[in-house]
Amino acid sequence: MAGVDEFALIRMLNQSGMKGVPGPAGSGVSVGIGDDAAVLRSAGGTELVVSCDTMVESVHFKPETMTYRDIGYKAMASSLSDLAAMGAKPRWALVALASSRGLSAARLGELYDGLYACANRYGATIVGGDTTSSPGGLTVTVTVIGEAAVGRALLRSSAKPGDAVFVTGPLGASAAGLRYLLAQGEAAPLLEALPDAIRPLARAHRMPEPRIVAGLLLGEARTGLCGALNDISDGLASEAWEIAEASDAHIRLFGHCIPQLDELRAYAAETGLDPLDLALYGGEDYELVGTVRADGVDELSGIFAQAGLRFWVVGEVAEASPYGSPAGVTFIREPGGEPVLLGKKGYNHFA
Ligand SMILES: Nc1ncnc2c1ncn2[C@@H]1O[C@H](COP(=O)(O)OP(=O)(O)OP(=O)(O)O)[C@@H](O)[C@H]1O
Ligand SMILES: Cc1ncc(C[n+]2csc(CCOP(=O)(O)O)c2C)c(N)n1
Ligand SMILES: [Mg+2]
Ligand SMILES: [Mg+2]
Ligand SMILES: [Mg+2]
Repeated sequence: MAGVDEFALIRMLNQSGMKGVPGPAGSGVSVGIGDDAAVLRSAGGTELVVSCDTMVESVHFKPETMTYRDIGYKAMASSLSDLAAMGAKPRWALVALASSRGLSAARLGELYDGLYACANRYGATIVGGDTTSSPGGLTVTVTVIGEAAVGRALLRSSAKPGDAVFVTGPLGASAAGLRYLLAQGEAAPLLEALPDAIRPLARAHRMPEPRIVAGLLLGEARTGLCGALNDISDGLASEAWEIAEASDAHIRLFGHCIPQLDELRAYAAETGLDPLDLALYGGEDYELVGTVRADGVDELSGIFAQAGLRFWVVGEVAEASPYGSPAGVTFIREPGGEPVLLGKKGYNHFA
């Protein structure tokens, strides 16, 4: 690292300094960054909800697709998205960084700007991490810790026959943004410099927003209103299969109900891509997919509307599978169309 050693770097990157002191009131931090570990206070009546996700250079990002600020923002957002998918409230985060020696402190500063922007936006305090050198590219792992009322975390395994299946936002835009940016083959320009028709696609890829408020509303709604919940990192097909298998249920998805941005439809038409393919198999949308009791759809719409949010019903949990085995996902492209067994595919690191 040109001009800065490991310890100076940690000091530079961390807003709270290196004193291991308590965090601001309400942050629950008894000992923050600067000691051997953080010491945290959780609220009474809650359970801790913990998850981590990793972003690896060349796998999750390239210079053509993301700025360093984007990498930081998305690393935090994709980890927080798993808390949203549990209906949990974000509290704390830890950041593990493996950086090639050639990467400047300024670039890592940009990465941290993105990490802090996202963490601050969703109420997570960064309380520690780890910093190492890497012989290859950059790797960022964000561990997040949230809270949910005891017994109220939302699971993949709670879908029931008769439930409606919903998503919290348009799908496929991130995959389209990725394709556009890779095809340009230049260092990722700032979002503002991109054509209007492309900016929402690139933003969806580079700065996804974890659906924290939606997850909290679902977690706090009356018991049983929300069934299963998952977030969409690997594509709707893969996440719906995860719910179906965990719940031992059969899900039917309706292609024409899947929300998609106009900009995605236009980009797909221009490039010969199938926008539904991008929604089903592209991934990195970080919207939520879940199930709601069929007689609770209006109630949930009201709860969402009060928070300025909405959701889209994209399917149902069937009473019985047409394929014998109960767990699975079928897909109907158009109203009245033939149901087909949906491929259990999406982004898979080792396929
Ligand atoms: N190397 C590992 N060791 C132990 N548990 C793991 C490991 N990798 C994943 N898991 C666990 O497996 C489960 C599924 O993890 P997975 O990463 O597939 O889910 P996800 O984070 O929602 O998806 P994605 O990583 O695609 O965003 C989680 O409970 C996770 O903690
Ligand atoms: C340069 C580049 N090539 C391909 C992709 C696509 N991609 C990578 S990981 C992933 C799934 C989510 O990750 P994980 O399962 O690890 O949470 C997807 C869709 C990308 N983002 N950048
Ligand atoms: Mg994961
Ligand atoms: Mg997930
Ligand atoms: Mg994955």
